[in-house]
Amino acid sequence: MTRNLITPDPGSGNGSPPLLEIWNLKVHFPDDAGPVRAVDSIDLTVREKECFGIIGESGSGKTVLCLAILGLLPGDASFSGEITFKGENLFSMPSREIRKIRGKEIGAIFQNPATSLDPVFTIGDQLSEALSRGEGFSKAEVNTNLIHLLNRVSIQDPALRIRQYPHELSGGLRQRVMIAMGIAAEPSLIIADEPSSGLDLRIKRRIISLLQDISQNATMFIVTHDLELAEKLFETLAVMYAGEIVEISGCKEFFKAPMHPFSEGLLNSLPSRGMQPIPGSSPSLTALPEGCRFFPRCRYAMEICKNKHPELFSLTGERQVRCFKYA
Ligand SMILES: Nc1ncnc2c1ncn2[C@@H]1O[C@H](COP(=O)(O)OP(=O)(O)OP(=O)(O)O)[C@@H](O)[C@H]1O
Ligand code: NI
Repeated sequence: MTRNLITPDPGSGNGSPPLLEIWNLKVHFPDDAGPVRAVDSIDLTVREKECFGIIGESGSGKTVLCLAILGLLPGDASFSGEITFKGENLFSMPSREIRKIRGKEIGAIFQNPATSLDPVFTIGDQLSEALSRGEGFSKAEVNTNLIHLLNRVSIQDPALRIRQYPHELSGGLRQRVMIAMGIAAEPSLIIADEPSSGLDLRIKRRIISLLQDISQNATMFIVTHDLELAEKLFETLAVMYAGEIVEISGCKEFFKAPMHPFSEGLLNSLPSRGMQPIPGSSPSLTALPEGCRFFPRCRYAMEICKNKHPELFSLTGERQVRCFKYA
């Protein structure tokens, strides 16, 4: 698809140039029942210094989207479209180049520290590696940077911590080490997938304030189930449902008045807003309905929704909603 056919700039409109742009991204996995359409025709723009966030139900394609940006899709995934970072198409770069960009220019904070930290190396070794990536730092410089980095993520007693192995740390500390890994090389873009999952409330709040602090100087792309984190941190918010974006909005406007029926359902399922779960479940990604993917669960469903797939309709204030209510 040519670029000028795509609705431009679903970003926050903060006036900064785009850092990351995604054009008609599709990621499919093979399956006996047919291709699993994990990410389906996604377009989005993340601007410099913006905090862009994605929310959505489990299995809606959020992690696959992050992996695509990081060039870490599994070998059996087939993908098409374009992902440009600083104007360069990541999909047409040799894998050597992508590896260079990842870690140095694009940092990652993953969902599960248990699988992302290497159990056989100390925290100090792993962070030093992340710090010195591609740079010719001396050992003394790396050590100074290491202490500075641990201070930044509020890890007390750094001299002790750097000698420890991941299993010796509490969940909250490990999560802060993960964040330290992601920001070590001072990347201009940080991708974080569920940075606050599995933590108790007190630790979670500390992680949120740490991420707020980091977002002052970096562009963030964050995936979460945690609507408290979303509300506190995001500037622009996109909602995913069954592989596609169903709403893009400024974060404040979104929490004031969600527009897509699925978004409304998500917010109504919060304890503070009545705790009403959305009935039913999302469709199988191998057998997606012809019309609106949310149609079977939607309290506003109309005749047209059954057979016609809604596009993302642009509304005022750069808001976009994939629903015929707003056509
Ligand atoms: N390697 C794979 N092979 C086949 N299918 C996959 C693979 N990875 C992901 N999928 C499928 O792609 C879809 C999207 O998965 P993804 O992990 O992106 O969801 P998610 O939105 O991150 O969910 P969660 O909120 O639970 O983390 C799911 O149906 C999943 O089963
Ligand atoms: Ni996920």
